[in-house]
Amino acid sequence: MQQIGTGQAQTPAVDQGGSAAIDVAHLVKVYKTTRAVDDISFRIARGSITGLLGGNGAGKTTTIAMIMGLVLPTSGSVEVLGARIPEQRYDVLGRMNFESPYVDMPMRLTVRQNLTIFGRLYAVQHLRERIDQLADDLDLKEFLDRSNGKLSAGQKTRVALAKALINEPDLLLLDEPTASLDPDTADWVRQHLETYRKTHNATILLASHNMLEVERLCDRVIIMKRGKIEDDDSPERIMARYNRDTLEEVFLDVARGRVREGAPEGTP
Ligand SMILES: Nc1ncnc2c1ncn2[C@@H]1O[C@H](COP(=O)(O)OP(=O)(O)OP(=O)(O)O)[C@@H](O)[C@H]1O
Repeated sequence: MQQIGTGQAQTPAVDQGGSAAIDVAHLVKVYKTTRAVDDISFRIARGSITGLLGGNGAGKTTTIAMIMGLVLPTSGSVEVLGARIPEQRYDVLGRMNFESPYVDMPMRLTVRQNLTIFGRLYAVQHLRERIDQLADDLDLKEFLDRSNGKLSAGQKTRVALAKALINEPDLLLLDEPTASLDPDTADWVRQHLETYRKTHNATILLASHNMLEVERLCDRVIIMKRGKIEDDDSPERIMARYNRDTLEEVFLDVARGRVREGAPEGTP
């Protein structure tokens, strides 16, 4: 019988060395008595898509917030696109962006007004054209002049994605990018992200509870549990290691602390 899960991550599957898009070392965040993030380390290669998985309260959002410089680590270090975070974050903020369906944009402003404000914050050149292009790409045209408060949850998610892409970021951090989307629109958004990654050689880190999404989209999966990294590898290798056909089954194994027999010999 073999203990599944590898404890702290070994050499990341996809990072081929060189300058990483994200380099996190011994990162810790303690909120009063909660160790939300407990000594995690990983490097994410440029141009890759990585999924951050874990149950509720595993530490995904806190990790992303520290990568963005919005939450200060208790200890450890974060580097993004070669800049130390938070000290040098202003050197790279213009090359990053973030999306979360749980962070609302001003409700009374129209979609176009919201995108204009964010575009100006990022000093986007030819902003009107950029907004038109995003409206085309993400199918926002019919509600571009409607206030954000009058959109459906799925429409808001698409607008949030347009906001995240407004500055054509090199690094995109996404928290549940397809939450509230119907399966067809969710699939279409995933294709859009994949195309964006290819055309811009962008790096994407996404927290998701949608295992199929992570399986389809990600080159690499980092599984967190109680603030620690439980596993870190390509989806295929993780599924093989747990002797499972889907990431959903792996997720349940990790969440329930199951031990399985038959994992391939020599796997960590
Ligand atoms: N501002 C805060 N103050 C105190 N505790 C916090 C704070 N933010 C998060 N936590 C705690 O830190 C832990 C990790 O939370 P976090 O939001 O990072 O998890 P998560 O993996 O993103 O969860 P979910 O999937 O539910 O969004 C949880 O126990 C949470 O209650």
